[in-house]
Amino acid sequence: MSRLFRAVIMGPPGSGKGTISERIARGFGLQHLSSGDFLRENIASNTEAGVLAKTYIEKGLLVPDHVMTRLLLPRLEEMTCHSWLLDGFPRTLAQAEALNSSCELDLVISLNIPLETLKERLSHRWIHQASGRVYNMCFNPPRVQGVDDITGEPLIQQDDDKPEALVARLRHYKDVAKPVIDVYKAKGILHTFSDTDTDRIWPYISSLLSAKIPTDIADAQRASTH
Ligand SMILES: Nc1ncnc2c1ncn2[C@@H]1O[C@H](COP(=O)(O)OP(=O)(O)OP(=O)(O)O)[C@@H](O)[C@H]1O
Ligand SMILES: Nc1nc2c(ncn2[C@@H]2O[C@H](COP(=O)(O)O)[C@@H](O)[C@H]2O)c(=O)[nH]1
Repeated sequence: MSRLFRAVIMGPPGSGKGTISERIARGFGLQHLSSGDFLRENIASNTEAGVLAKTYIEKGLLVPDHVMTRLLLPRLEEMTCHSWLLDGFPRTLAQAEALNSSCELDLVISLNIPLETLKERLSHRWIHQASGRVYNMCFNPPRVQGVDDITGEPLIQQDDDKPEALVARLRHYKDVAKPVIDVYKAKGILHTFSDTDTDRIWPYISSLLSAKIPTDIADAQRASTH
């Protein structure tokens, strides 16, 4: 069995994490594991962790580290046959230390996007809450305004995507993400990308992954996803 490739993508709200994660999953066959999607699944299934997580998410707070690690690490340890890209975890140093004690990462992508760009993007972000599918009226609009392409259900805008909430979210992101970024920089696996346009960043990320993901792993992943 070929070795697995394990990567993480980090970035502030609206940085394009979800957008780029989907392109990486499609282009390189990595399993896209979104902590937000995983939490939404647990909330929808009314699990004990989901009920607890919901009380934090509704207040715009991060879910406690021990809840996140207890939820995610067993899921990652089960993935012995598929390379993956983790999106939205780790967000704190405690989460990074728990992840690092559980598995070795090959690469961390960090998106460093200007505040004004984040504000602009989030002001046009619409979400299908049940699936986590993300749209943007300027960048990737739904086929029919206001409804999800797959289910036809209404789209919503998150309260904490509003400009007045973003500055606080961004400050908190920078505070908790900096020690995580420092850990991966020290490990020599951090790659940072800065631009105002995801389509301009994507070719560089794609080239990096083409260089970093061994051909046998990429071929095996693509074969297993088709
Ligand atoms: N690793 C994590 N640790 C703690 N809380 C988390 C984590 N991942 C997600 N959450 C909680 O779940 C919520 C939804 O996560 P999700 O990534 O979908 O949204 P988000 O962080 O607002 O995304 P974006 O960065 O695109 O705005 C977060 O706002 C946060 O409250
Ligand atoms: N106008 C642009 N919007 C973009 C770009 N890349 C992503 N997006 C949209 O912004 C939000 C945040 O992205 P996410 O992947 O972090 O959720 C979302 O609505 C995307 O559709 C871009 O280059 N220009």
